[in-house]
Parts: sequence; C-alpha cells; structure tokens
Amino acid sequence: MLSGRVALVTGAAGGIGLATSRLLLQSGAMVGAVDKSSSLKSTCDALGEEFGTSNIACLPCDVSDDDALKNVFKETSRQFGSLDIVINNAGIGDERYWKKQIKVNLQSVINGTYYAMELMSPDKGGVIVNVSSMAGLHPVSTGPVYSAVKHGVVAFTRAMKENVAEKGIRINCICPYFVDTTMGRAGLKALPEAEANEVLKNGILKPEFIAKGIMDLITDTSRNGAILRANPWQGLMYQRYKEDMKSKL
Ligand SMILES: NC(=O)c1ccc[n+]([C@@H]2O[C@H](COP(=O)([O-])OP(=O)(O)OC[C@H]3O[C@@H](n4cnc5c(N)ncnc54)[C@H](O)[C@@H]3O)[C@@H](O)[C@H]2O)c1
Ligand SMILES: CCCCC/C=C\C=C\[C@H](O)C/C=C\C/C=C\CCCC(=O)O
Repeated sequence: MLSGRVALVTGAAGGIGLATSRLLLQSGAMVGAVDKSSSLKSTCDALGEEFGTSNIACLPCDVSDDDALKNVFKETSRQFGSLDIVINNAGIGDERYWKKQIKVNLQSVINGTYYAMELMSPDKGGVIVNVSSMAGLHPVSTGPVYSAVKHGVVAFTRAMKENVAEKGIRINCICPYFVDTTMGRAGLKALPEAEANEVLKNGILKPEFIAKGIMDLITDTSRNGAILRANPWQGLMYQRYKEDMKSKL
C-alpha cells in the first residue's frame, strides 16, 4: 500500500511511535526512526531483521533540539531519496518539567511540520500526522500544561491545512485517550485513585489501535486538517467543527 514511500517517525523507540513504525514497514514504507532513547538502536536492529535493514534508518535525536531535528529530517530524505510521510509523535507528560513539555510536545511538532514542508515533493502528495491527545480536546486539571500544548497541536494542525495544501501536502492529527505504553501507564499512576479507576473503567487503548488510526489519516486522501479522536467508547471518530464560524470571527 505504501511501497516506495518514505516516512519519518519521532518517538519511534517505543509505544505509539514503535507500533506506527512497524505498521508503516509492514505496508511497504521505508522509515527514518527518530528517538532520544538509548533503546533506539536495538529497536531499529530488530525492525531491520524483520523488514530489511535497508528499509530503516536509525536516527538518534532529541526533538527539542531544533537543529538536530532538522538534520534527521534531511538525513531521512538523503538516505531514502525523498520524504513523503511525517509522524510528529514524540512526547512527554510530566508537569514538573512543563517548559520542556512545551518544547517536546509543541515546538517539535511545529518544527517537524515546517521541515516536512521544505523537504516533501509537491508532486507526490506528502502527509503529516501530529499526535495530540484527548487532553488536547478537553481541559485536564491533572495535566494543565500537557492539556494546553496538546490543544496547541490540534489548533496548529487545523490552522495549517490551507498552508500545506498549497504545497500538495495534507496535515492531520490524532487525539488518543489513555494508551498502554510507558507514558500512559505513568500518567495513569499519577492520577488520584478515583480518576484512575474511572480511566480503567473506560478502558485503555493498545498502541496498535492508534497506529491504525494514524494509517487511516495517512491513506485517506480526502482528509486534510482532520482531527481523529481515539477512545474506548467511540473507537476512531472524527471531531466535528462548525467551520462556518470562520466568517463570524
Ligand atoms: N500513552 C498515552 O496514554 C497517550 C495518550 C494520548 C496521547 N499520547 C501521545 O502519544 C505520543 C507518544 O506517546 P507514547 O504513549 O507512545 O509514549 P512512550 O513514552 O511510550 O513513547 C514516547 C517515545 O518518545 C521518545 N521521546 C520522548 N521525548 C523525546 C525527545 N525529546 N526527543 C526524542 N524522543 C523523545 C521516548 O524516548 C519514547 O521512545 C506522545 O505525544 C503522547 O503525548 C499518549
Ligand atoms: C492527563 C494528565 C497528563 C499526564 C500525561 C501522561 C499521560 C497522558 C496520557 C494521555 O495523553 C491522556 C489522555 C487523555 C486524558 C483525558 C482525560 C483524563 C482525565 C481522567 C479521567 O478520565 O477522569
């Protein structure tokens, strides 16, 4: 389905980023795997064994470093000959380091979008998918900065849809509820007991389910500026907006 396409995934060493990288490779894409974790190399080695070492580039990088991030975008395009798909996924969720959250969860998404726009070819129909959260659609008092920056990712994605379309590119966003990853489990643990029980009652998603939603946003060429909710009670459901409000601003 994505044979010959070149993807870059941030936060590819674990969780949603790893599940998405696997699905991209299974679909025939080549993947530039970006992460700051020391486990990135062993993850890439395992993916290389399964899908072929020539289909994966292991690119250690802290996405909050603007220049380092730009370099891994260029390197992916250089190694594989183009850049068609970008998944701005890397994220953290710790309110003690809220300034870092702004850099990792929002600044890197904005940078990643602009770098993608520079490198993607207008003829090939590139696509960018930004990973937000249900906390980017509803205020969450246990993570106010996390919630604010994730709202920023949703707003940025929606605001960019015409800008990217001018270059033959699409941009979309996914908003998951709690997912069974290192970050999701830590987030759940940090919640007050009653809220954690509420989350457990609602259900925890698997990272493969989010990867499938991301794949829908990549392959459905009718989607640009789309916000896809992912939660256990609605499954994958597009967020609806009153677009006509624009004329009343
Ligand atoms: N897990 C959840 O419950 C959940 C729910 C909604 C949204 N999300 C979002 O999904 C995305 C992925 O989260 P996850 O649950 O897979 O988390 P995870 O912790 O399992 O994986 C995140 C990956 O990003 C990497 N990373 C973190 N900071 C980085 C940086 N500065 N530079 C490069 N790599 C960095 C980590 O090393 C890790 O491999 C995040 O943006 C998160 O906010 C997660
Ligand atoms: C949510 C607090 C920030 C901590 C970040 C850690 C993990 C993040 C996981 C997800 O992005 C959270 C997704 C949705 C949060 C929505 C509601 C949480 C409120 C808990 C409840 O349902 O009572």
